[in-house]
Amino acid sequence: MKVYVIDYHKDDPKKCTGRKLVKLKLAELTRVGRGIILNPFSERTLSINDKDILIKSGITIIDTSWNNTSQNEFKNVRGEHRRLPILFAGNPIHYGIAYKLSSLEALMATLYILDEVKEAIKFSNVVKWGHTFIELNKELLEAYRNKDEEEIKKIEKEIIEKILRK
Ligand SMILES: C[S@@+](CC[C@H](N)C(=O)[O-])C[C@H]1O[C@@H](n2cnc3c(N)ncnc32)[C@H](O)[C@@H]1O
Repeated sequence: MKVYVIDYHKDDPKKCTGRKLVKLKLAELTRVGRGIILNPFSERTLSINDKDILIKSGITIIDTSWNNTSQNEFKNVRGEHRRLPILFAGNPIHYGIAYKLSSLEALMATLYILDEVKEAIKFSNVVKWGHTFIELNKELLEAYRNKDEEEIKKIEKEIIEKILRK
C-alpha cells in the first residue's frame, strides 16, 4: 500500500508528521495527488467502499498548517477526495479537538476504517503519542471500521447529537 505526502512546508519541520513519514521512507513525497486524497473539506466521507482505491492507487495526505489552511490547497489536487468522520486528535498540539488530526493520525484512521488495523497500529509507533490516538478513539474507530458511507454518516450523526445533548 502506497502512502504519498504533498508538503506545503507550512509547519515546524521538527513537529511535522507528514515530513517524518517521508524521512522514515514510510511515505513518498509527491506534487500530484494519487488515490484517496485526505481532505477535511470534502463532502464525501471515507468508508470501506474506498478500499479498492487504497489498494490500487494508495492514499495522499496533504501536509499543511491547521492555523493557515484554505480549501484552495486541496481543490486542485487530483484524486478521490474524502473527509474522515468525527475523531479526536491525540497529538500534543490539538489534543482532544474533533476533526483536527495530524497527518499521521489521519493516515492511521484511514487504515483502521478500511479494516487494515495491523497497519494502523504499525504506524502508531512512528511517534510516542501514536498509541494515544488509537486508544482515545478506539470505540469510534471500531464503530466505523468496515462500514459503508451511509452507515458511517449515521453513526457520526448519532455521536454528534450525543455530544450536543451533554
Ligand atoms: C492540516 S495537515 C496538518 C499537518 C501537520 N503538519 C502534521 O504534522 O500533522 C493534516 C492533514 O491530514 C489530513 N487530515 C487531518 N484531519 C482530517 C480529517 N478530519 N479529514 C480528512 N483528512 C484529514 C489532511 O490531509 C490534512 O491536510
